[in-house]
Amino acid sequence: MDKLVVKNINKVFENGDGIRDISFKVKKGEFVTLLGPSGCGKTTILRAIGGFNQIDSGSIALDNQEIHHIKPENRPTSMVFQSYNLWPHMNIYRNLAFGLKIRKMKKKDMDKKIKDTLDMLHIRDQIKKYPKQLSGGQKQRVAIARSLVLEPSVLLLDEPFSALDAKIRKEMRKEIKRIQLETGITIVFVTHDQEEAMGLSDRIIVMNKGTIEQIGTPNEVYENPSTYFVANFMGEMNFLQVNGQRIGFRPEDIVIEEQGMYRATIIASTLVGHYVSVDCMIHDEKVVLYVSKELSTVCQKGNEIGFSVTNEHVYAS
Ligand SMILES: Nc1ncnc2c1ncn2[C@@H]1O[C@H](COP(=O)(O)OP(=O)(O)OP(=O)(O)O)[C@@H](O)[C@H]1O
Repeated sequence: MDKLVVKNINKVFENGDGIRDISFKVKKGEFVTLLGPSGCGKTTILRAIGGFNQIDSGSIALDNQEIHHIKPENRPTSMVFQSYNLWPHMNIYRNLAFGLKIRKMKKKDMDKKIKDTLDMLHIRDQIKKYPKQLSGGQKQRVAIARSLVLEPSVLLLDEPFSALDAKIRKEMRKEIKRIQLETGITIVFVTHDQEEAMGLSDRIIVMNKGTIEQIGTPNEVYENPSTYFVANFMGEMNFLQVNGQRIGFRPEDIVIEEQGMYRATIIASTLVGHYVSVDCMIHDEKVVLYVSKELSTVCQKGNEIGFSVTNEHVYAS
């Protein structure tokens, strides 16, 4: 079942930046990520869904109801901002209670809901603290709890872990995935980190310069990048100019064989754990090949090797 349907939305700012003709659907319980470089329009889309950006044209529907005319506070969505946006003068309990009071929830029900949500995020012991007394990771947990407590129809997460250090960031990724599996909530997530997108998402929407380049599962986007931009953006990809076409292939999608399609001269070879990363030149173009450790003697600097490509992509050059 489609939970969220974004149809042909446009939002162009006065300076000409913005998003153009954006359409995608998100199923109930799905984790969908908007991925792309800085400035490609990810946040603009998320803010449009949350109601913080008025769209110029197109429509946004949740559960078959158009929502793009509704004020953000009345939409059944909740957004977690990059900067947390916690209320500094309220303790954690009151930060979470705020939205529930507006909904006139009874005190007893509200207490239970807040405690259960803080339990889920492992921060119930922080309930009386104020935001400034919390670490970055704890603040992020409170911000997520404050959204979850409202039981939104869709949870919107804008680069929620960008301010956290690498270790906490990894922890929070696991947490958000666990929470999603536990609650079955539908999530639209924004990141420019392809590893984060690959690890968390059911589907990824790859964006570039205000438009969508490709929508697919992490595997589809990685194995079959449909445009040169996606091929270049997602993971490591070699490109060669062959007969006026641009051929792309991943360093791992090769076999070393004497009679292979390509001949290359090795310029460097580095053991990386269980495989060897081999830098080669094919005429004046550099490519990187990953080969198994057993072949390291063949793949020495200065040697000439033959190889074939097992998964090749062709793009217009
Ligand atoms: N209120 C605004 N007024 C003018 N231009 C804006 C406004 N908001 C965003 N933009 C521009 O629109 C483009 C898309 O911005 P957006 O914040 O959506 O990108 P993003 O992909 O989320 O980037 P980042 O990863 O850096 O947050 C950018 O060029 C940005 O400068």
